[in-house]
Amino acid sequence: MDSLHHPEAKRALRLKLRRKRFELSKQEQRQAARRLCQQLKHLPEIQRARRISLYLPVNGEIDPTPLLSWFRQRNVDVYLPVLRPLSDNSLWFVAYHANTPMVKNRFGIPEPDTRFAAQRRNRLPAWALDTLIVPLVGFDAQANRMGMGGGFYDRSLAFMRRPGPAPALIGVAHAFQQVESLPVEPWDVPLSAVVSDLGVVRAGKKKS
Ligand SMILES: Nc1nc2c(c(=O)[nH]1)N(C=O)[C@@H](CNc1ccc(C(=O)N[C@@H](CCC(=O)O)C(=O)O)cc1)CN2
Ligand SMILES: Nc1ncnc2c1ncn2[C@@H]1O[C@H](COP(=O)(O)OP(=O)(O)OP(=O)(O)O)[C@@H](O)[C@H]1O
Repeated sequence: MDSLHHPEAKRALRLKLRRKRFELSKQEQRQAARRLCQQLKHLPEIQRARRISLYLPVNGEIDPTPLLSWFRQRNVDVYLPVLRPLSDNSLWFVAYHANTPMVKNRFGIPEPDTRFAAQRRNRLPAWALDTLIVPLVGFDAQANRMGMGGGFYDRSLAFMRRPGPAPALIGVAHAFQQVESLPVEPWDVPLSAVVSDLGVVRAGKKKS
């Protein structure tokens, strides 16, 4: 949809989708999270991952954290995105376990604190992850994505444009965050798939 290339239209759509997910009840959120995680557990990119990142949901984002206990049982190492200090909108991926000291970042999202995150042994470069679970604001049937608009994931994943290790990127969202079509921006790094509470959309596939 060409009109969505206009920043104003994109902003309006982002606000609309964010408001809609913010209005879900606790019960709707719980059900969506359960259904999402059921789908994720069957995905090859999740099943084979030994090092994976997810996010702690805020403001109605669909909740991937019911997977944490499943990952722990399987000895999967779990990482969280952390706003990289003194950088323009890029992320670190920092180990998340029972003893990780947490603080809220400037967006109110809990993340490992700076001292912990600053230690090299506690974090991984994004290319060393097997799979990233990426929060979305919107997506379409081709698995194109719209995020919060900060470009955090796109900047942190820019290495994927070059040859070398390439983690699987799994976007997640509520099913109602699917829209007819989204513009692909030059800096957009393509997802492998988007998983919602109601199903899986694969990149490079038309909806049948
Ligand atoms: N749960 C979660 N964690 C995440 C992300 C996410 O989308 N969800 N991110 C994915 O990138 C990164 C953080 N990116 C963010 C980008 C913009 C805003 C945001 O709320 N922007 C407000 C302005 C707030 C302000 O300036 O104080 C806005 O647009 O209204 C939040 C997070 C890393 N961690
Ligand atoms: N690799 C990059 N290098 C420099 N700037 C970038 C890069 N990727 C994205 N940006 C910038 O980030 C801004 C946000 O991009 P966009 O609106 O596509 O965010 P988004 O994909 O929705 O957000 P997010 O990646 O945080 O989920 C754009 O202005 C874009 O110019």
